[in-house]
Amino acid sequence: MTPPLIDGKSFASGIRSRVASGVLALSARGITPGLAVVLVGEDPASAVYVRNKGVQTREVGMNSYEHKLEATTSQADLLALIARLNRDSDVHGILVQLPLPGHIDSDAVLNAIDPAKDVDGFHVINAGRLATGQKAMVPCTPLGCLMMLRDRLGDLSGLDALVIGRSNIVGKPMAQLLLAEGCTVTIAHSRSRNLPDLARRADILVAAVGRPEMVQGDWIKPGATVIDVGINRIERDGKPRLVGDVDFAAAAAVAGAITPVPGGVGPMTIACLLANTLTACCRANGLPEPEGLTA
Ligand SMILES: NC(=O)C1=CN([C@@H]2O[C@H](COP(=O)(O)OP(=O)(O)OC[C@H]3O[C@@H](n4cnc5c(N)ncnc54)[C@H](OP(=O)(O)O)[C@@H]3O)[C@@H](O)[C@H]2O)C=CC1
Ligand SMILES: Nc1nc(=O)c2c([nH]1)NC[C@@H]1CN(c3ccc(C(=O)N[C@@H](CCC(=O)O)C(=O)O)cc3)C=[N+]21
Repeated sequence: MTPPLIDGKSFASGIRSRVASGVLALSARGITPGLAVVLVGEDPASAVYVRNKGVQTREVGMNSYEHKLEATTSQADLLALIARLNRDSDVHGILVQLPLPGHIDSDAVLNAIDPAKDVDGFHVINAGRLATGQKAMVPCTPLGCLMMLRDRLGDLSGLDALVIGRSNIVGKPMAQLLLAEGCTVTIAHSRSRNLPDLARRADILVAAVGRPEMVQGDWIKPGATVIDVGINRIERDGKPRLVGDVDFAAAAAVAGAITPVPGGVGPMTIACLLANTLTACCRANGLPEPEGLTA
């Protein structure tokens, strides 16, 4: 039996139509949400993501401001651009595409963004708010994962969750969100022992590692919900392919539900970025927040 696939692509398109309705409602007040995306350097994957974000931003009726800077841009110049975007009342969300070139201190840059415009949720203030249960801007990838989990499982309280990966952009905020939902959360990483055994106990397994198909089918608890965040470009049979951190075919035979790569978490990430931008714009204007688009 093939288990139910979690279709992130169609879920994301549903989120985008709700965002588009919210944008339309704001237009009656003469307000258009604006998202500024800053790309430093010419990493080809980053350039593709930034282009996709721009297209989808305009599709939901928002303004997209794209800033492409040379790889050699100084940290001072980048900080000056962020200061300008912070002051610009047409800009409600600011995203600085990661990774940044090595000569730039990423934390210093992320923490220079006005927390109210920090639609990535990477500012230390937003990370702290999330960790302490205060209203925060929530990182887009974990937010998208949470929306799919809630949709599939309803109440998550009491479930055993394993998050593999402890990055600030995926693993840690994902664990915080699951904890807030009442899950019993385990966070695994490169130093963890007995990963397969930890995985076999998990009702919810989120893999955010960056290792192609590391999670094997026999690691999955029967009926578990598997969220595959990994985006790995590999070559198979001489052809370039995109695979996740989970051996999809093997896991799908055991899991209750599973996200594919591509077409799972990735599209949800961009949809949640747009949702966060709408939320930031509503907050900036003292208007009620869109329902069902926040954590
Ligand atoms: N779909 C989407 O929208 C997004 C996808 N991604 C993808 O998700 C993946 C993770 O991204 P990100 O969090 O930024 O990556 P990082 O490289 O920042 O973090 C990877 C994490 O995996 C852990 N890890 C590495 N090797 C192992 C191992 N053998 N066993 C267990 N844990 C291990 C690391 O442990 P340690 O801390 O000990 O080093 C680290 O915590 C990547 O494939 C990335 O491309 C990322 C963002 C968005
Ligand atoms: N400040 C910042 N915020 C981010 O959110 C951020 C970032 N930097 N740097 C890079 C990672 C990665 N990321 C993805 C977004 C969408 C897809 C996506 O749409 N993926 C498609 C496939 C796209 C393809 O074919 O390459 C899918 O999975 O179906 C993937 C990965 C956001 N990130």
